[in-house]
Amino acid sequence: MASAAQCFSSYSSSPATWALRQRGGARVLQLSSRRSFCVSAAAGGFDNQNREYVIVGGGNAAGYAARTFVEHGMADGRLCIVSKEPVPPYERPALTKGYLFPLDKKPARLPGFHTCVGSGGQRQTAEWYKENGIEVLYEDPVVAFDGKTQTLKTSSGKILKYGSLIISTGCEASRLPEKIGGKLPGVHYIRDVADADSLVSSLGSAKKVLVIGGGYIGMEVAAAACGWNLDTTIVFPEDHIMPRLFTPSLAKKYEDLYQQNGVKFIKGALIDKLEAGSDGRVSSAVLKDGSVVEADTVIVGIGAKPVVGPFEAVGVNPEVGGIEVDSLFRTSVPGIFAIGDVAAFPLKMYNRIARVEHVDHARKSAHHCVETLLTSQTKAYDYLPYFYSRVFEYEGSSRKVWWQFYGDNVGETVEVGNFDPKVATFWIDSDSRLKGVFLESGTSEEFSLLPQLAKSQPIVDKSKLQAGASVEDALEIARSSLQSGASV
Ligand SMILES: Cc1cc2nc3c(=O)[nH]c(=O)nc-3n(C[C@H](O)[C@H](O)[C@H](O)COP(=O)(O)OP(=O)(O)OC[C@H]3O[C@@H](n4cnc5c(N)ncnc54)[C@H](O)[C@@H]3O)c2cc1C
Ligand SMILES: NC(=O)c1ccc[n+]([C@@H]2O[C@H](COP(=O)([O-])OP(=O)(O)OC[C@H]3O[C@@H](n4cnc5c(N)ncnc54)[C@H](O)[C@@H]3O)[C@@H](O)[C@H]2O)c1
Ligand SMILES: O=C1O[C@H]([C@@H](O)CO)C(O)=C1O
Repeated sequence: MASAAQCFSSYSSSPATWALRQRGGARVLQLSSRRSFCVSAAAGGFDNQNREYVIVGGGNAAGYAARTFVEHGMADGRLCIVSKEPVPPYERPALTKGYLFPLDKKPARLPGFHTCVGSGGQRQTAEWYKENGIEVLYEDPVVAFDGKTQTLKTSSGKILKYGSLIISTGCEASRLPEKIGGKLPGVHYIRDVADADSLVSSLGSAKKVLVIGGGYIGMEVAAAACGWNLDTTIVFPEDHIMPRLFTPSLAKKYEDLYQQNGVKFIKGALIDKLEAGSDGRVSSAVLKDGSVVEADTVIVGIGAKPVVGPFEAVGVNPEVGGIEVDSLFRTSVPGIFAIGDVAAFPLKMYNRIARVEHVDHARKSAHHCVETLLTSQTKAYDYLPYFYSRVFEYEGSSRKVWWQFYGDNVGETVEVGNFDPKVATFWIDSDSRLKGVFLESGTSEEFSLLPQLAKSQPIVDKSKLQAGASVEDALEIARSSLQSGASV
């Protein structure tokens, strides 16, 4: 009888066979893996080492990938997820939204927001993984990888041999150096539930909160701190919040709202050091200009870095970081894929390599990759960038805000609306093509127009858009330019 080990040695065939499989496309891969599964099943199931499909990372993308494996009937006894976290995949966006609601305002908690509820799908609890025959190794991160022998080593010392491997290790929060106080008690970073729990426990007794960074985390956490009625200051090096996406004029509208909620802004400033009080906990931040901001709770949101270790040998993109993949999420190593935040992929519609650190891409890349792996699909991933946020959502807030952006924020901008409550920004290139569109407080019908616009890139008349007195008018003008047919 063939042993499971033999099964995998026949699977890890010569580079020439692999190349043939790659050329022949995904179906060949699928057949090979099915064969290897049958042999190992005949040998009495997987032994302690061999796994047919292994996903490393148990985050957002992994949860959606697992769902696609199940949809194809290819999970049961074949799929293993190796996770650093103690819980099954969840919708990470909740951590700086519902999770940070004040304790008396029904904050979100697990198991409420396991994937795939964020996109209206099933809530995949630990039982769901068990029922579907998916092995999940919790709190046991992969620490070493050997592509030649197709093995992974976990921190507890497990050796896992894989048939196909999906890397979905996501990002980690960038940190302030320890020598300037980046690790002091009371200094928080937010990437996972443990981080959010630690922040919630600090907020419970906080008086003065300092948020460092004016990006997504900064905006969402500063708004959350308002919900706890805390004295909140936000500091960042740029001239306005959300510099990666917002125009100065758009940013001003949001900054005004934060100020009305009592948030103080310190712009154009960098942190020199964080200092501890006599109890060892952070007590203040010293800025580069020498000024001092008192704070007992500091939240650092200064960006994120793709987690490529221990997979560097698979191929890291030098420009955008992350594991480089093709339009089917295949890395340069046959049988190894990368998805989600960590994947540097061809952003087809803009003809560039990109990493996208947002949940919509995590979900869609996971689905596309697994479809490629399990079916004969060879359709290139053609992603339309989509970002969103929601803040001041807690019950009792004087004004909830929610926005969506689709496309590319390049070219000139036209802004319409006064934030009462709507505002829209259109990005238009030198050929008058609409490249990107932002909308605050839209209806679901209005929001559903945005991807159509950003995808088709219709030619629009800037002066007409501007003349449209209301957001509704401007959207209607953009919609009619879609129908006029001058789109890409
Ligand atoms: C607080 C927060 C709020 C966000 N809000 C939004 C939002 O509102 N909208 C939006 O579009 N996007 C949002 N994002 C971004 C979105 O959550 C990410 O794009 C998405 O989670 C990416 O999915 P992923 O699976 O690639 O990575 P992750 O979800 O980060 O999952 C990666 C997983 O891999 C694990 N891991 C890492 N290394 C190893 C290893 N060696 N072995 C095993 N496991 C490992 C990690 O612990 C983690 O569990 C938010 C992100 C954060 C942090
Ligand atoms: N709604 C969403 O899509 C959402 C929400 C939360 C988090 N996220 C994701 O989580 C990750 C982390 O978010 P983030 O807000 O930390 O990153 P970000 O890139 O959005 O913002 C980083 C901000 O940090 C500031 N900054 C950079 N270096 C600094 C320094 N040395 N000192 C002080 N400030 C500095 C800048 O103001 C910059 O805007 C990203 O991948 C992001 O996409 C997304
Ligand atoms: O995509 C998301 O998922 C979570 C939540 O909806 C899950 O319940 C959240 O806050 C998002 O923005």
